[in-house]
Amino acid sequence: MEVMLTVEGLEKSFKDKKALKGISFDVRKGEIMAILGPNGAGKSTTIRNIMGIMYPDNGTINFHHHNGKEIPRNKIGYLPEERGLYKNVKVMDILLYLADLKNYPLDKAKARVLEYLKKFDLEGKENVSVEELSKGMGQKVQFIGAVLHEPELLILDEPFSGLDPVSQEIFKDEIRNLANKGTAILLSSHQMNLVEEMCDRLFMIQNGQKVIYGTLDEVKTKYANFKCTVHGKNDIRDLENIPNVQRIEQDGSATVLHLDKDVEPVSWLKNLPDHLNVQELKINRISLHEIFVDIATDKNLIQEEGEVNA
Ligand SMILES: Nc1ncnc2c1ncn2[C@@H]1O[C@H](COP(=O)(O)OP(=O)(O)OP(=O)(O)O)[C@@H](O)[C@H]1O
Repeated sequence: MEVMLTVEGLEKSFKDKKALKGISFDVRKGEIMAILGPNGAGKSTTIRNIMGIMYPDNGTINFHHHNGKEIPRNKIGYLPEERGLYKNVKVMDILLYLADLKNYPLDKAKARVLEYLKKFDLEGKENVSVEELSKGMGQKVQFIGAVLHEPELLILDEPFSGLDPVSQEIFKDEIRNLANKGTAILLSSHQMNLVEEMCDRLFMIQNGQKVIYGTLDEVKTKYANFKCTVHGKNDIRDLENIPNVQRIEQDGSATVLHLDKDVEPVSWLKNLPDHLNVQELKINRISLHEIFVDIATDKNLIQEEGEVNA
């Protein structure tokens, strides 16, 4: 896949706080790439550097064979984390204004606004003033503003926050649709289930540094060990000596045994004690959400495994 955006060795400090400590990744045509990390990890700082809202202390950003200030930002669409549109302006007017800023033809923009309003359940709202819209409606309008000019790279910072489940589905469909048409998408989100559903690759940062970078499949194979959940009244001491168990969590009558990497679940099951009280038993791989929590809370994954490198 053709590389659209390359970020190389990005460093950024705020006074004596080093927010980015050498961030490198790329985003390719037609893919959805997630940028993940706990609060304060450096996601928005990375995005703001790409957008030229601030400039890095060190490192390069390359888009369309252009660097830094030369980057043609009219080929980029951006939904910032901070939402906000001019309040006293009609929906159509603000969207045409945004399209004009990107040098996009206004007749084409007008037709696309009407198309998008229909797609986003906002048909007939083109002459409504922005201040009359609900928060979610405003977010949809801002999303339209980010994609109206047919950008080749679309950067979405927390696009799903504050949306109801129906609106989330609409956004998901449209983001997938844009990727299928070739748009390179960089998406920051804390909703791991959506990331897991949608993204091709992911880049996870913590304290301004890369901790994971790879395809969803690579990350899952490397980090998503099996876990065995047993429902039934059991004494944790009976389970402590079972081989290949990394750690045990107990919550009421549910016991979760986190297994070592590369454990073959069928043969491992034979190690369970005969007297185990089993009302229900499930074996599955841990989710991206659990991988994220393990990393963010400094559990054992990263220290043991190092990194996945794409
Ligand atoms: N303008 C600024 N001045 C000083 N420090 C800043 C500034 N912007 C960000 N930081 C610091 O840089 C670090 C990274 O912040 P950033 O906003 O990039 O994190 P984030 O991963 O986007 O977090 P969140 O998920 O909470 O939005 C944090 O420690 C933050 O306090």
